[in-house]
Amino acid sequence: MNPAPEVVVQPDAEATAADAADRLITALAAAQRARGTVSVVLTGGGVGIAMLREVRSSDRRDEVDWAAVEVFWGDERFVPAGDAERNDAQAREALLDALPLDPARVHPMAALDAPEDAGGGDPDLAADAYAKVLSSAAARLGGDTVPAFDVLLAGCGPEGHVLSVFPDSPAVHAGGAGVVGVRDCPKPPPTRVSLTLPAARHAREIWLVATGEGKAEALARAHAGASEVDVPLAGLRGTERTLWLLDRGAAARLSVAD
Ligand SMILES: O=C1O[C@H](COP(=O)(O)O)[C@@H](O)[C@H](O)[C@H]1O
Repeated sequence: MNPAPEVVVQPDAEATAADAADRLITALAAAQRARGTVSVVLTGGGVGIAMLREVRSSDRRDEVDWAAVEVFWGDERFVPAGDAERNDAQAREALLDALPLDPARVHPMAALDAPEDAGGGDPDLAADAYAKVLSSAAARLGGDTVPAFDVLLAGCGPEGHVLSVFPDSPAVHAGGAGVVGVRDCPKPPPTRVSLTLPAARHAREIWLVATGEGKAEALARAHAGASEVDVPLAGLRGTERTLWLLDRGAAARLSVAD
């Protein structure tokens, strides 16, 4: 079993985003010293995007050689390219457009209006296309069909979803380390593409970043041993480290809360 979560609690959402950003710069710079090219899986969501803004404004930003960072997404809203709902559009606006990234190393999931042979029009096609992206990245970065990502960032919902894997949904029951199309998602937009939990578990480090009392119950249930079918965030554990970066509200029902 991958390691249980280490929990870090900050006073509020702003401090959580700033702490996560600082840790991300430290982790990517250290991984680059060890391995050269490194990989990060981004998340959407309020605090996930706030954290990227904090990286953008950090005076430590240039400690990372951004041209040697491979960027992936853990899930995506299946809407047209550039739509403000897309996790990649939000990430580009918050951070990526300000970095000297190598465009060939930035790997968004297909958009609804992409050509069909690139995964457009159907979330299952988009999932298949992303599985191929992951498989070819695994050959470069280490791993079999999914890379051993250096850091996978995730948010969570009040019902315990992570990525676009919702409780007792087809995505949480999907076997194997793959990518799935998600339909009838309870949180809008309803059509999405997501890594499965087994795929995410290929990451060396998984950081769950969550703020607000609305997330407290799901986090407490996961911490107390709920199944990943009931509370998907319980199934998100990295091979080397699992870190929960929370504010006081999100940690309110954990015994570790200060
Ligand atoms: O829909 C999504 O929501 C979660 C969490 O969002 P939040 O705004 O409640 O923090 C996010 O992690 C996921 O990537 C996204 O697609």
